[in-house]
Amino acid sequence: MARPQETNRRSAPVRPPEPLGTAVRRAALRLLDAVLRRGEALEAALPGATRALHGGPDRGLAHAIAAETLRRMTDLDALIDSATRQRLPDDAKARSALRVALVQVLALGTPPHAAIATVLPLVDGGPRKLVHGVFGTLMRGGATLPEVPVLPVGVAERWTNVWGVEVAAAAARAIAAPPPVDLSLRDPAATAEWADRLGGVSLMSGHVRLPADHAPIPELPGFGEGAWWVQDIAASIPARLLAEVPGEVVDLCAAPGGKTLQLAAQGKRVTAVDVSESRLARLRDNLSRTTLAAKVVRADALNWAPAAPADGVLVDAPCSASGIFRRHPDVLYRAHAGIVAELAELQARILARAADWVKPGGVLVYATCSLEREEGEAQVDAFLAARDDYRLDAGVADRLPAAMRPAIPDGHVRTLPGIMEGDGGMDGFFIARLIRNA
Ligand SMILES: C[S@@+](CC[C@H](N)C(=O)[O-])C[C@H]1O[C@@H](n2cnc3c(N)ncnc32)[C@H](O)[C@@H]1O
Repeated sequence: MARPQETNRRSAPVRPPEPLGTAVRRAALRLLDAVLRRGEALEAALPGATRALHGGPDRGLAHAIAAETLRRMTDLDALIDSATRQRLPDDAKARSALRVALVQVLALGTPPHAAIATVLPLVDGGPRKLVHGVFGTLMRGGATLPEVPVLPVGVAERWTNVWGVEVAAAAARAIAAPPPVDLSLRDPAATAEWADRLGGVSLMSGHVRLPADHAPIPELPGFGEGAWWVQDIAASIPARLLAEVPGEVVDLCAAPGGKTLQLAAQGKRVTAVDVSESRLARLRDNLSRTTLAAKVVRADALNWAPAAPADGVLVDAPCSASGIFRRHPDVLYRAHAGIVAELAELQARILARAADWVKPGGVLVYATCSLEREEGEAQVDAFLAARDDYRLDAGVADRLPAAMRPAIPDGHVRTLPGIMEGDGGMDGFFIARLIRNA
């Protein structure tokens, strides 16, 4: 029988082991591929793309590299193009590998030798020499990224046309770094106390903005006892607009439940409806951690209806999510016109059904975390044109702090990049409070 060493000698040459950390970069490339080629959400692609990694820190690093690449992609590509004689196709493996190597050095503080050593094995059997050469040229030339990232061309054009140059410029400033973390409190009366305990600041009753150097969320005081939950300040506005509505409220498209928790904390009898079982599982976890109660229903809004009309209905409709680009930079590459049109049609159908579930004199709040008019202003204009039993509540400004006035142009709330920028800004939302005639 041949000895093991002899068998090895005759088989294919043994590859040297990959440098430590290569698997993380491979996962980052897979994440980028999922977003840019398949149009998947970064978070949704995470479990599959990082399956081969062991442990949360590696997964976190792969996610951070991919997210930072998406924040900085226009600038990274400009650098790559400045160092190649022939422009690399957008989907070339060499371009993806260079993006990942460069972003680590220029934005995440990885030493150049580590960044390139862990990326080169990913182009083995391919343009290894080219990647090494372009990277070396850029490093020797002292490449840097601009302080304010450049938005992807299509996004910059769209937002400039719709909202103006100032807003597009504020959006570019907003993607330079991940945004602050906001909390909503179960007990708004204790706002000052929680701001103090968490070392944060409060911009509204019931809100605390954490300091940049906060500890991991589960380790913060109040997490275990469910005294608060993570929710951007703009995302907390829709439920605030139902504060004075008594009794029964339907929270439609409810999961993972930030708004359900607010409504339950206000003392309402809440029915939380969502079509996604996995997202509802997170909603149930959130209810149990905060010891708040709601009736949870898994159903499609297009064929479910409550047994009786409610005092209030909140529709937090599925949307392109382009307003949350600061936290989810993948939407910059996914929220294109076709998706927006498709979702606008779904929103109109959901809104039309939900409108019939509101008691006369009751309130319907419609919200989307989108910066596209088709999913906001145009949606509500079309709704009001079709429904003479509804009117827009022109008194919305009186229900929110004075600092929010610039975000209430025509009776509805429109949070845009640039609003409260000095305090850390907020996500982009459209919110309308609609009253059904008595
Ligand atoms: C913007 S998210 C909701 C966020 C949630 N309101 C919160 O505050 O945590 C939109 C939700 O709509 C749900 N959804 C999409 N289509 C739906 C449908 N036809 N019926 C019910 N829910 C739907 C999605 O599963 C998703 O959870």
